[in-house]
Amino acid sequence: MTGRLAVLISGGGSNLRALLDACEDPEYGCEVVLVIADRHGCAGIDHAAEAGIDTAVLAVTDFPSREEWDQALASRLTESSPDLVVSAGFLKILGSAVLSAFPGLIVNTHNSLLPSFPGIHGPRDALDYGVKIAGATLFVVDEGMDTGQILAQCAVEVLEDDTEEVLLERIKAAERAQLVRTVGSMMRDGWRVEGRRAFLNARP
Ligand SMILES: Nc1nc2c(c(=O)[nH]1)N[C@@H](CN(C=O)c1ccc(C(=O)N[C@@H](CCC(=O)O)C(=O)O)cc1)CN2
Ligand SMILES: NCC(=O)N[C@@H]1O[C@H](COP(=O)([O-])[O-])[C@@H](O)[C@H]1O
Repeated sequence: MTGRLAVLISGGGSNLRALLDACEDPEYGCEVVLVIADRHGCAGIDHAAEAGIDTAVLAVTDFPSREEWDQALASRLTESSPDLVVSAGFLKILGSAVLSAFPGLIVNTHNSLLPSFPGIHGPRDALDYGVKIAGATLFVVDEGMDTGQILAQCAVEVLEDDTEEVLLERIKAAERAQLVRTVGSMMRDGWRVEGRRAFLNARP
């Protein structure tokens, strides 16, 4: 079975591109069936469309309410029947309509070692705090913000002369590799969650 991935983005989509590149290999066992952005003008949408992948832009401001946006996002995702929804640089908190449509089937990659430095400025916050080890986390999305069960983490050294931009790119390189490795494992070999803990190479 080829794992059907729906990917949510808000920007350039380097994580999306890494998944698309991995999907070129039939042994990887996945295909990206839908890419959705929360704002117009995302380069990642253009890249996906050029690759012939179904795309959509659902901006909150295009809807009468946040709840109606959330419902429209849930409906659009459901139309594509994904096996997994991958939030990769998606800068909107998903609401109950999306979460209930895909319980335990939404993952998010975040550029910090959660639970440290949640939110949208992970590398900056890590640098400002003065940590010596930063990194990235792939976790199961829940109703909280960056609070779901952790599927994978990778460590990245913080160097003394690092700027936010340099550290961000070093983290993102490790983050992309982790995302490709872990999503592929989940689709090929399964995973399970028990309370706060998540396990790869396992089935419920
Ligand atoms: N229900 C959840 N939805 C999402 C989660 C999550 O853990 N639970 N993770 C995010 C990704 N994320 C960090 O990894 C994150 C994204 C966005 C925000 C945020 O504050 N968003 C604001 C708007 C920000 C903007 O548009 O510039 C908002 O949603 O109003 C925090 C963390 C993906 N979704
Ligand atoms: N918490 C949300 C957040 O900060 N997400 C971060 O946005 C970047 C998206 O990069 P990309 O658009 O090149 O894939 C990634 O580094 C991801 O961790």
